[in-house]
Amino acid sequence: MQLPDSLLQSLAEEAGFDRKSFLEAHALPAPVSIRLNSLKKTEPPAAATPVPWTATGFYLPERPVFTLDPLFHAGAYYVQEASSMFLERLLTAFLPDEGLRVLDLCAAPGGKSTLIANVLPEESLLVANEVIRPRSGVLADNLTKWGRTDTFVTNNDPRDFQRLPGFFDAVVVDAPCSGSGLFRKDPAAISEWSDDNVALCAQRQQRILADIWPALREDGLLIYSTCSYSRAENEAILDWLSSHFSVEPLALDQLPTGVVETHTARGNTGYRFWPDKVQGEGFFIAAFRKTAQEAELRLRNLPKNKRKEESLFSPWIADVSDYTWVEKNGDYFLLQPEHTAAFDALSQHLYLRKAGVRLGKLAGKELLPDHELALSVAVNTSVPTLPVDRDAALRYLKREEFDYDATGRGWQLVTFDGLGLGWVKVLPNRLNNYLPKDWRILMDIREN
Ligand SMILES: C[S@@+](CC[C@H](N)C(=O)[O-])C[C@H]1O[C@@H](n2cnc3c(N)ncnc32)[C@H](O)[C@@H]1O
Repeated sequence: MQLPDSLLQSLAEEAGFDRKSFLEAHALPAPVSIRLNSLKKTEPPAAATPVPWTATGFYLPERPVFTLDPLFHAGAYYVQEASSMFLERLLTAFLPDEGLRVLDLCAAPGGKSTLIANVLPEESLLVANEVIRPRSGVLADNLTKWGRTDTFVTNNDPRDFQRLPGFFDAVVVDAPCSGSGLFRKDPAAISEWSDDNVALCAQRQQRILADIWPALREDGLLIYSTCSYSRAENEAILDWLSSHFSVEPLALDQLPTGVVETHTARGNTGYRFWPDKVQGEGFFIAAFRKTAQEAELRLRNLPKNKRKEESLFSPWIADVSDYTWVEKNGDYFLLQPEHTAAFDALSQHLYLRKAGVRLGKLAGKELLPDHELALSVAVNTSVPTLPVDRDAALRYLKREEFDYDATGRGWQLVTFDGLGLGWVKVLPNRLNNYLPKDWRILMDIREN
């Protein structure tokens, strides 16, 4: 792997950089790691070993074909590069206690969002945003698999969030960058790397931070990260931020072996991940507290939900009395009651792509359940299920015929290892597969 000479030269003075071992690490394959969805699965696969800086991350001894694992489709885990899981340490160290509104600003495909959702305190709301439209669809699908009721997805430019002054208690900016930290995973990116692109990325990173600044409340937590090694996109951005805005840098008391703390000219602190020092890819992360005053958006008082659909929804939703719902264009969305004012504000000011869990439509007195409900942790455990083995699960996910042993008729939740994959409707001598067409597996499931 021939790394850009200009990049290597620029790193010579960086804390923790060792040219020889850095180059040797680039001759090795990138480790494979997953993070478990704590609401769906708590047991790691056999032979997995823990990622040192997170409770739910594990290295796998080799890379399986994830598409052929029904648990991957059920949202039991997310395949995520290990270094970036360090975000969990900063969140658990610096997030306040409860009822937070947290924004993941540059969120697709959703690795950080699924992590943030796992560690948010009770009654919190995660807004995962992605500016590029098709990527926001992938983000929404990954969060649908994650199955939570406390996550929304928006598709907006960072400056649109200025309509929500002081709205968020924490903002994570996992910024678009020159990507040198991921060369091992994506060697094709090496030829696209240039000094000019690093400079362009740095300008864009500053613009994104300046645009999102008013949406963070006073005393709010700002986390900035990149998968670049370049100082211009890392320490220099921290110093640019602290010279333009009122922030207090935050530092951790203790670090896992191999993680390198870096200090900037203006007294800021960041954490660097080098692939020869940790089992993970290149990554940079830092945290700040906003010390400037900020105006705060006033949320509207909303009329109370009359809950007239409650008896129709209760067979489908576990503990229905804990939730509320809103109806938009015939679709019902399950929300936590404490999030309805935020839902109102976000749908008024932004393009809201996903909110809580889409339950489905009502046809008379019958709910036509949506795929989101099948993957949700809120689905009622007394919903009729159709448990399947791996082979049948893959055929279901490919929308092929499969052997089944159904009792009863009507809507049933196809489950693998106790986790929902999607709906079928069982008829007297066949069943209808309700897996949405664009969710189906495309690869050949037989050759593997
Ligand atoms: C490093 S990736 C995010 C990865 C994601 N946080 C994860 O962990 O899965 C950066 C994201 O920023 C988005 N992006 C690109 N230009 C942007 C801009 N001008 N403002 C905000 N986001 C942008 C990209 O589309 C990309 O999805």
